[in-house]
Amino acid sequence: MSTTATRNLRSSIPVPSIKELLSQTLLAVPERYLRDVHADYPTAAGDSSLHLPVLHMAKLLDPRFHQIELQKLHNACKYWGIFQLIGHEVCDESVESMHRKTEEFFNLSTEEKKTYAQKPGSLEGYGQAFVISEDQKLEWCDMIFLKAIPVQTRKLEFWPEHQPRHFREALDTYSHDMKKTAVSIIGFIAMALGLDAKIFFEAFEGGSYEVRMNCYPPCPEPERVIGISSHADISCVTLLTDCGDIPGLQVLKDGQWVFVEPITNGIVVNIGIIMEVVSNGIYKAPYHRAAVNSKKDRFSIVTFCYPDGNFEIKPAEQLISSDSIAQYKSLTYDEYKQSFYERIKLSNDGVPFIDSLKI
Ligand SMILES: O=C(O)CCC(=O)C(=O)O
Ligand SMILES: [Fe+2]
Repeated sequence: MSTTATRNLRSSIPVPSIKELLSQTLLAVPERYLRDVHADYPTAAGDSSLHLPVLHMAKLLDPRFHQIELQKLHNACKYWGIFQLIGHEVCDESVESMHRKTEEFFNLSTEEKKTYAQKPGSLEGYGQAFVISEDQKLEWCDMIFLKAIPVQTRKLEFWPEHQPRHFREALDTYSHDMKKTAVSIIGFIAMALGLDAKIFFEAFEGGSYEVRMNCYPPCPEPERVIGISSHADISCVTLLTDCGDIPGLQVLKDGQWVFVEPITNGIVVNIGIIMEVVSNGIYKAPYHRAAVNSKKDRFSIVTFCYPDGNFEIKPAEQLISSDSIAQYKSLTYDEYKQSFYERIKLSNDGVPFIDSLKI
C-alpha cells in the first residue's frame, strides 16, 4: 500500500485491537480515531448512477467475445482503475471457506489472536498496520497480514494453526486461486494495452502474493472514523473479496467517494502503482479507502500481487513514442520496494509515492 500519510511497513507500534476496545464498554470513540472523514471529497449518494464496471473473465477467454470484453477492460482500467470480475474460474467453495476462516479468526479471543501478533521489525501477523508514532490517527480496522506465495516465503509462526481449524489449508487454496486469477487478468490487462502478455505471465507466475484479512467492527460513530485511510496500492494489481454484502470499500472517482457494492462471487480488481508505471500513466492506481458502519462487522480479504524480483518496473517501450514520452523512471521490483521503504523511513514529505517515480 502507498499513501499520502507516513507509514513504516517494516514495523508497527502495538495498539489495542478494535475488538478489544469495544469489549471495554466503550462509551465514546477515543480521540485517536476521530477525524474529519468528509474533509476531502464528498461521498456519492447511494442511488447515484456511478457503478463499478463489471468484467466477465469467461468472455475474455472466449474468442467470440474476446475483443469486445477487452475493450471494456481497457475502459474500466482507464476511467476507473477498478472493476468487479465475474465469470472467473475460482470455485465458490474456496472463497467461502476462506471467508468463514477469516470471520472465525477475528472472533477468537484476544489472547488467542495475539499468538499470531506482529513482532517488531515485521509487518506480518495480527495487529494494526502502519502505527509509527504515538500521536498518529488510528484506523478502525483489525487485520492479519501474511505472505502466501511463493510458499517458501511463508512465516508459519504467524499462520493460525489449531484455531480456526483448517485455516492454513483454506489460505493455501485461496492464495493459489487468487494467483491464478491475477496471472490471467494481468495478461489481459497487458493485451488491453497492446503489450506482449507472455512477459507478464512469466513475471507473475514467479511473483509474490501477500494476503491481508481485514475486520472492520461496528463503530458507534461511523461518520467520524475511517477503516483504512485513502491510499493507492503499490502492487501491480490487488484482488479483493468481501466476506458478505456490507459495502465499505470506496473508490475516488471524478472527485467523489463511490461505494463498491459487493456482488456475489465477484472479485474486485484494482490497478496498483506498478501497473500505472508500466502503462505510462494510461491506467492510474485509484485512491481508495474503507468506510465503517454502526451495525455489523465487515470482513474483507485482499491479495496484493507483485512480479518476480527481476521484473523491470518501467513504462512499456511499445507505449513510448515522440508523442508520448516516458513519464516514470525505470527500476527493478526489488529497487522499487526498497525505495518505498526508504521514503517512509525519511518520514512524510507529503509527496505521494507515485510522484517520486515520475521523471
Ligand atoms: O477492505 C477494504 O475494503 C479495503 C482494503 C484495502 O484497500 C487494503 O487492504 O489495501
Ligand atoms: Fe488498498
